[in-house]
Amino acid sequence: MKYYTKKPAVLMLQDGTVFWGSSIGKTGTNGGEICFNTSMAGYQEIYTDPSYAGQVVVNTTAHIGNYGVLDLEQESARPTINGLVVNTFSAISSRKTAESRLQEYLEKNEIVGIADVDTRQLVRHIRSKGAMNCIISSEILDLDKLRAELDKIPDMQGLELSSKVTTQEAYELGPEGAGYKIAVLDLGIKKSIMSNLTERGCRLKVFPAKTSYDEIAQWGPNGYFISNGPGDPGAMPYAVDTVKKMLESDKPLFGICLGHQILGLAVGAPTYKMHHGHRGANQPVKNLVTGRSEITSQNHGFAVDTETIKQQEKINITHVNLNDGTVEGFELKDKPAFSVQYHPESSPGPHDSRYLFDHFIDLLND
Ligand SMILES: NC(=O)CC[C@H](N)C(=O)O
Repeated sequence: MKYYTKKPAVLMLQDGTVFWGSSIGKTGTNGGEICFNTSMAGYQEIYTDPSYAGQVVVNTTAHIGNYGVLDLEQESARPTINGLVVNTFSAISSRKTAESRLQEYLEKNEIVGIADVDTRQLVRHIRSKGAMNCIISSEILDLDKLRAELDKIPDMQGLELSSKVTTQEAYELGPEGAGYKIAVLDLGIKKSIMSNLTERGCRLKVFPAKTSYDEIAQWGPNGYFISNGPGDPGAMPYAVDTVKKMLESDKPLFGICLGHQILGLAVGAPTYKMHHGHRGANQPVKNLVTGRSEITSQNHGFAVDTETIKQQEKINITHVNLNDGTVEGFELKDKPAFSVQYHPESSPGPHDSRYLFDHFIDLLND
């Protein structure tokens, strides 16, 4: 059995902090914005969520790789993270049904990673200092040279990344001749969102991020879906423009995460970069309409500005985060449009938030 060889690797943060560890995945150098995810399980879903493009993921769960990988558990065709930081990395997989070990998977998909890092210390550092860039290397161990590479990494603020992960060509999926035709603006969509829509009788046409509104509308959809995705929503005027036109059609519209932020911008509420994001599977959210709370899965580093959105006369804030009071969802009063900042397609509660897909179907039926 081929175990991963414990070659040295280094992680350097923008503020100069350095962690030494062992190389995992591909031997090489790569960087991006460092962020941490506190989920106890679901590492493959995290690595393949296109919203993490441009970011280096730290898993706070101390043992990663132990259940291997399965194609079925991918949220997109391949991992899209810029790098991986873990504490204890399992060289073997202990799940009978796993198709391969995590090491082989990371190597095949050219993901550079580092293990044997004190992730608790690292996370406390990011939590107090805030989001910043980092670089991982298992080939440049000279810190001055590594610093020079780190300085070349662009800042997440102002970065447009959806056009790098969106589909190249439009495609259709879901039951043919289905009751509802939903046009999906793919800003970096997760597969599980699409299955939640197709399971509810939607035929989807998934369009590349920069498709014009006219081309999308020509398909004759009954409603619109704006997906999750990577990067800074403030750097995506093209998507904001498309969503504004979609709203004018008065057809039902649902946005998730980046889609929620784009809808916010379309109705005049700016987004801002958070000190450090919400990423994990136990974020408590309160539904202000029903008074019920949900355990939600989240992955975002930007948010819609609370004060500005509160001032919008045509907006109802429907959901808030119970940890920090940030806006987690809103609806338009005069149009069948709504969005959430979190991920109702994920299963942390396990299905606390699935009703949002049913709500979208209800709007289509109205
Ligand atoms: N999951 C997402 O859609 C993330 C949205 C955006 N890129 C953010 O970090 O806030």
